Amino acid sequence: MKIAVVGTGYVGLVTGTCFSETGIQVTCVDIDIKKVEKLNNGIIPIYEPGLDVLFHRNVAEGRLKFTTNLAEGIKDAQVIFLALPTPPGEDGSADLKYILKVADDLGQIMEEYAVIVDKSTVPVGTAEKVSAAVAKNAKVEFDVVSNPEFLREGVAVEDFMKPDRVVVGTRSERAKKVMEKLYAPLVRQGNPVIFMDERSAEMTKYAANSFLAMKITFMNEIANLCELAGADVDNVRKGIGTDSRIGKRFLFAGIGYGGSCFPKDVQALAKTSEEYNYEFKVLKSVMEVNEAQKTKMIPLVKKHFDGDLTGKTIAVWGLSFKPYTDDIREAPALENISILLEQGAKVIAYDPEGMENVRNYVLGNKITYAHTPYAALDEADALMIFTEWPQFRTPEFEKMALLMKSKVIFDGRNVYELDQMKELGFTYYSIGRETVKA
Ligand SMILES: NC(=O)C1=CN([C@@H]2O[C@H](COP(=O)(O)OP(=O)(O)OC[C@H]3O[C@@H](n4cnc5c(N)ncnc54)[C@H](O)[C@@H]3O)[C@@H](O)[C@H]2O)C=CC1
Ligand SMILES: O=C(O)[C@H]1O[C@H](OP(=O)(O)OP(=O)(O)OC[C@H]2O[C@@H](n3ccc(=O)[nH]c3=O)[C@H](O)[C@@H]2O)[C@H](O)[C@@H](O)[C@@H]1O
Repeated sequence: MKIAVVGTGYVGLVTGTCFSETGIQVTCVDIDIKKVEKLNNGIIPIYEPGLDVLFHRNVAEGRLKFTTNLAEGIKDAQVIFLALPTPPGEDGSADLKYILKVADDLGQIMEEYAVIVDKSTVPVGTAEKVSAAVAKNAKVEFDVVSNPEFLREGVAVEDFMKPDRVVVGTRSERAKKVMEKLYAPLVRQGNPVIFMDERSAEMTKYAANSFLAMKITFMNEIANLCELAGADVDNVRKGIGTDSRIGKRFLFAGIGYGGSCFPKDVQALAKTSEEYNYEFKVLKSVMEVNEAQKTKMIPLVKKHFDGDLTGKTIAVWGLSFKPYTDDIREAPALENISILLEQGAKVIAYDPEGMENVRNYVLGNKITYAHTPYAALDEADALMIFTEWPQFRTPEFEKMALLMKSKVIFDGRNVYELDQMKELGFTYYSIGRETVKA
């Protein structure tokens, strides 16, 4: 079997690499010449644990190829994945221009039947739009299938190779058979391929992301209430997470969700609701609460320093939107750092993978980048933690205390135990828990 993956960003690269690992011949297509050049030279443009081994093996064995030429890429492909960006348009709805442009091109160049798969996150009705765009010039038969992707960055390879489920939206028996064959090696663990119509599959993706964003947001609100009522959100999490109807995962309170998907997808689903004249009240609250949550530590920082951050040195641990990724899209750290800078503070940051992206694309030399977590603490008036990278979990606290000007931590991810902080004599602010004063 041969497949093509159009769009070699995060999802495209993982999709292409993982399918090549199952023995399929894969060609990935991207318009970004520099990216394709890098990939052809064995350089992976993203940080994703475990991807490099699969990538190099399949490239070396000739199953994984990269090109900028769409016609060359889709030649003989039975399945053409569209893993293209769907960023928010000006009104918050998903912008389909990349998808529809490629659909248009495919209509003109396809030479034989293929299944075109929407892998990107796209609103209800997109499969029909893609179908119409391809059909305008198509000389051959084709099917358009919705196959949303549920992988998480940082554990993308595992999520892709061992999916909880695969959702495929199609009403074509021919396309169904092709998709069944393609996914057979990945669902051997007994997890299902769930077939449904295209619109339901498209809605499933937004419902999943919005539900998870809502679950996190609910816990963030519980955390805010815990702070006022003198309860501890970590205890509450354990207390409710053990109920199997609720589940243990995605209950961690913090400084809000970020990343390339939750923020844009919640917004896009709200927009879809608007288009159908339906007021999706929960979604509106989720967006509003998350926006406020992201910067909720700033007033605490200001209050701690008597309202004046001028000349204060703030160390920052964690820039990426979550651990195990260099992705900084919608990372809560960035908004917080901008405010700290506006208020006259000096910021020294450390992140194991995200610093290059922040330096190159967002903050340049407005902040200082440290080579180690400890180097960021030198003469710091306080430390702020935005990402729970494992190396921040058990640092040498004595060394931290010696380096810092004052032993103050603002922890947006509840990385440390309160008792530990009390014992060590740190002033410790966290989310939904008691503040520890030294
Ligand atoms: N990043 C993630 O973890 C997940 C993303 N998704 C969805 O998957 C889609 C893609 O997301 P990412 O991979 O993060 O995007 P990305 O922005 O990392 O990559 C998109 C790629 O498409 C390329 N491209 C744009 N126009 C093209 C064209 N005409 N021909 C060929 N290539 C073209 C770009 O150069 C870029 O390399 C989005 O809809 C996203 O919501 C879904 C699940 C997980
Ligand atoms: O559509 C997508 O792109 C993907 O979006 C999310 O994956 P991802 O954004 O990679 O990361 P998550 O692990 O879901 O975390 C998202 C954000 O929520 C935050 N989060 C997560 C879990 C939690 O308990 N608390 C919490 O604040 C994280 O810090 C992060 O900022 C979904 O989990 C994937 O299933 C989906 O495929």
